[in-house]
Amino acid sequence: MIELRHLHKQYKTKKGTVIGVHDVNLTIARGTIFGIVGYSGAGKSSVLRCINLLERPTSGEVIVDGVNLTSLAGEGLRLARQKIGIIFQHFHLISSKTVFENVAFALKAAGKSASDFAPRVHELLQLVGLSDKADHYPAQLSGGQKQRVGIARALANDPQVLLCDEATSALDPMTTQSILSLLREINQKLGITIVLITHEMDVVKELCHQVAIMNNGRIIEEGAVYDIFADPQQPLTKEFVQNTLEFKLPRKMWDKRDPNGRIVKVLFRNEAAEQAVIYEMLKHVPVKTNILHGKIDYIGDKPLGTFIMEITGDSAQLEQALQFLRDQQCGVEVVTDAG
Ligand SMILES: Nc1ncnc2c1ncn2[C@@H]1O[C@H](COP(=O)(O)OP(=O)(O)OP(=O)(O)O)[C@@H](O)[C@H]1O
Repeated sequence: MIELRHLHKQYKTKKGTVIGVHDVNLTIARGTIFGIVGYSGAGKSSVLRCINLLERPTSGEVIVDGVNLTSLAGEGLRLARQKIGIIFQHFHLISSKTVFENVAFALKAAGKSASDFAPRVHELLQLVGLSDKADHYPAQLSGGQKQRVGIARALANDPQVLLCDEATSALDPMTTQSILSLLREINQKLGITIVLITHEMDVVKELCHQVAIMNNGRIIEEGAVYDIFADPQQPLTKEFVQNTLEFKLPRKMWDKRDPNGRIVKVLFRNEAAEQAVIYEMLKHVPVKTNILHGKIDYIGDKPLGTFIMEITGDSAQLEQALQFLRDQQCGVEVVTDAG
């Protein structure tokens, strides 16, 4: 388990003091894949780097599996850090060393004897799917392959925690998917807790169990990924979620709307996403519906349906229809512009 208690990080610059992290409190359960999301400058990297004390917090505590890292220094801190692997957006491989040597480097740095290297390195390369690239140099690898080397290196010393600093931001969508799959496999197979920072809600949707949204050095909202997508509370969280789920109604469709109708965006959450809610509504309320757009996202393995439909009827019937949907725990938003 990772606990951040009243974490505060400030930087001294020529222009004065900059606050990177402000009183962040987080508990990350063992084995979780935890995402931290925010725009540039929100403080994500600062939090991540405080977890392994790459940055020492100005105040507050970082506790990993019961060990208060902030109270450690020297050899004690070095040993504790070995249990926290990290991968980076731009991989940070040593260009003059082969894939094998890059991974072996982490073992050497941890004081392992050279005779232990080879089997362990080959085991790691097999895990990340690079057994045939041991003698290649980083320049001979694709971005995805470089990140796989980064992952093998980060796992070399059997960490309990893997930190991912925008690990897929430099990769194309297909390669991103394959790296996310590998991270999921590592989490499931090895039980490693993964903390990742990203500005892409798609990555969170695809991989994470829990998520925290950061703004101006603070966590403004956190929770299970499904709940955050299904019912975001803060305006910034809504913005992040909408960027992923949003469908913009084409102007032409908006212009053709029925004057006696309402265009409504309905979010079908949990059980509602699997039931015939619209059919039931039409049985209860004499309105007409015309579906303009619909899709179901799977978050984890739970469905979240987003539908845009035109509901037509008199104003009492419309109210009744919307209330029926709300009673089914659907999110209901009357669309007032094509956007
Ligand atoms: N070494 C540093 N020196 C001075 N200020 C810093 C330093 N590192 C971060 N900051 C400042 O702290 C704040 C948070 O930065 P941080 O890099 O943690 O945010 P971020 O959300 O990770 O952004 P990005 O996605 O752009 O990396 C910003 O205002 C940034 O300018």
